[in-house]
Amino acid sequence: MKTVQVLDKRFKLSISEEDIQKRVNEIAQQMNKDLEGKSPLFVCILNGAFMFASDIFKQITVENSSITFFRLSSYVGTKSTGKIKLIMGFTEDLANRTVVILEDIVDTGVTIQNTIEQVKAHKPKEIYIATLVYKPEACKVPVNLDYVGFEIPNKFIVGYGLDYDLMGRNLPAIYTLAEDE
Ligand SMILES: O=P(O)(O)OC[C@H]1O[C@H](OP(=O)(O)OP(=O)(O)O)[C@H](O)[C@@H]1O
Ligand code: HPA
Repeated sequence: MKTVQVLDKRFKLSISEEDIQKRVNEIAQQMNKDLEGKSPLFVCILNGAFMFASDIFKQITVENSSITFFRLSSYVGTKSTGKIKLIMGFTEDLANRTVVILEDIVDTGVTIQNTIEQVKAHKPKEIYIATLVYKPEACKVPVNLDYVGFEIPNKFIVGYGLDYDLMGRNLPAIYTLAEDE
């Protein structure tokens, strides 16, 4: 599918399912090397990162790997409200653990910054950050990303877990808002 309609907006294909899967595999293999012997705790940032986290975690072969979920929300439609709402916090003990944050997208960077602060408050041993998509032109905060799937321009996207007004998360590829929308 070269274009898709999600609610009132048209989106054009920008990253194919095949390219996403290839890149996700590369990141998982790199993580398997970097995290060996660290018994890592993966933290999936809900909702958007569920697909990325699932595809990554299936390929993790590091002994004693576990996963937990953290839920934040800040977007309404195609815009960040700039205010982060904590919907579901941690139940696991992160103290002295190697934590790997799994995000679908770092856009303004506000969500990842907030997540890092909250993880740090639990005194982990170290933090790795992985994002499938990064918008360098949009990012307003300094953030050290250890794994980046794709750097993309500052345009709104849907698919592979990312939504437009809750829709489009089920698309297996990533689509960009059409220029004329
Ligand atoms: O870098 P930022 O500008 O903060 O944007 C990134 C965040 O925005 C989206 O979450 P959203 O708040 O839309 O919640 P969702 O994951 O439930 O869709 C996305 O899943 C990231 O977590
Ligand atoms: O471009 C985006 N699309 C969907 N959700 C998002 N959350 C931050 N940026 C985006």
